[in-house]
Amino acid sequence: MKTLLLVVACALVDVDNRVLISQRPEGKALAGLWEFPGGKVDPGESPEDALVRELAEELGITVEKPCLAPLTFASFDYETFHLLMPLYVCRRWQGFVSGREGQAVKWVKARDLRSYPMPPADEPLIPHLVDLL
Ligand SMILES: Nc1nc2c([nH]c(=O)n2[C@@H]2O[C@H](COP(=O)(O)OP(=O)(O)OP(=O)(O)O)[C@@H](O)[C@H]2O)c(=O)[nH]1
Repeated sequence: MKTLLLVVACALVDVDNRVLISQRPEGKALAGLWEFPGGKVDPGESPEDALVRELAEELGITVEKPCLAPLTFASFDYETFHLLMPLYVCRRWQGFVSGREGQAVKWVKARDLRSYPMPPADEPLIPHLVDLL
C-alpha cells in the first residue's frame, strides 16, 4: 500500500475570472509544469491552515480561512505515493500576488488551462473550473 499524501491546492480567481497557476521550479519533482499553488499538509495542521501558510510562503498574500471554498479534489496514483488533493477556490485576499520562491506565475482563463502542461493529477480538475467560471 502506497503512502496517501495530502496536498492542498487553491484556484485563486481574480475579478476577470482568471485563475492563477504557478510553474514548479527547477530541482523539484515535476519541474516546469504549471500547478495550483499549495503544498503538503504538515502533521497537526488543518488543510485550511496549510493552504493559508502555503499561499503566504509562495505568493506573499494573506488569505482568511472563510474565503477558502472547497470545489473538488484530485485523487491520483503517482509512482511512489497516492495523492489526495482538495482544491479550494478563493476570490478574496490581501496583498499582491508575486512568485516568492522565484517561480513564474500566470493568470489564465479556465478554458485556456489546457494550454499549460500540468501534473497528470490536475487534468480532471480543469472541467470543474470551466463549469464554475
Ligand atoms: N501544490 C501543488 N502540488 C501538486 C499539484 N498537482 C500535483 O500533482 N501536485 C503534487 O503534490 C505534491 C506537492 O508537493 P510540493 O512539493 O508542492 O509541496 P511542498 O511545497 O509542501 O513540498 P516541499 O517543501 O517538500 O517541496 C507534489 O508531489 C506535486 O507534484 C498542484 O496543482 N499543486
